[in-house]
Amino acid sequence: MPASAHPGRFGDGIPAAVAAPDGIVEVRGISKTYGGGVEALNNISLTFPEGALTSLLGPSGCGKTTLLKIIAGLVAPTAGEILVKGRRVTGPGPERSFVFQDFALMPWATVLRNAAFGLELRGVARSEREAVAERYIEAVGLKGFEHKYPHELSGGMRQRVGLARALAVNADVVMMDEPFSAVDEQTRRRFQEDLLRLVAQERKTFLFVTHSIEEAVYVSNRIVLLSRRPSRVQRIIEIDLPRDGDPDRIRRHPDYLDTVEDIWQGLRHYVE
Ligand SMILES: Nc1ncnc2c1ncn2[C@@H]1O[C@H](COP(=O)(O)OP(=O)(O)OP(=O)(O)O)[C@@H](O)[C@H]1O
Repeated sequence: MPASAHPGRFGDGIPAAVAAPDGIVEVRGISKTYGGGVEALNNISLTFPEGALTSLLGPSGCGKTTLLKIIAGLVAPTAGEILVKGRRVTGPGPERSFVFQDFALMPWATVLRNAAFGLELRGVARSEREAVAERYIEAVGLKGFEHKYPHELSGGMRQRVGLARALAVNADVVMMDEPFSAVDEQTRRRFQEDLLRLVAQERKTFLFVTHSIEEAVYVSNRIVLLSRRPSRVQRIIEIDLPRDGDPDRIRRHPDYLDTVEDIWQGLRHYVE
């Protein structure tokens, strides 16, 4: 059993409600049935702790993106409510930002303008918003590319612009929907390392959706495992790996390897 893994079995009656006293995002009894009768989520209750990175992991199509979009206020639930810092979510809000799978950049705008766009929408003066955007462009490793356009960048670089934009608005909660799915394995590993650094530096709450067990274990403080659709919370795993020092050490750490294997054993029956 990996260090700090909560005991639990897949497909059994683990309670869906998980309380954490320091939760910044509370998901209360969320269900979602799409028009046409697709039941994506069934009575999900969860608390996301402040300042941590929590990943949502589960079988393909189980509703991970749906849950993230409901928390973002982009999709309305059929039942239940979301509280962020104690306030009920009724739509998108300044305390939450979202990094989309497809980057969602404006092709006609430079990296600088794209990264500053969230602040532009909020009416922040140009010099101020560009100063903030420049800081985050540097933080995501794109210094020197401020005046390039999205089509001049690789997919990985475009993704970094999306991340810089999400960080620049200084939201408390940053949501990322499979942000690294479109890049090659080497770039992906590099991003994962950068993300760990950003999580440590920024002290924001990150909600992360991924398909990859390895990625979830590598970047997360906590993993929420969802069942097959209609999704319920099957298990919460706290990850406590030594995240300072050589990033490759994490991938060789016995707890990392045990946790990856443990999660795989639980999920494998969904794909067999
Ligand atoms: N707008 C929609 N209308 C109808 N059904 C939808 C809509 N969006 C998603 N669904 C369905 O809801 C279910 C959950 O979708 P969702 O994208 O949330 O899952 P996911 O776990 O993020 O998937 P994946 O792992 O493949 O990215 C799927 O069956 C999907 O086809």
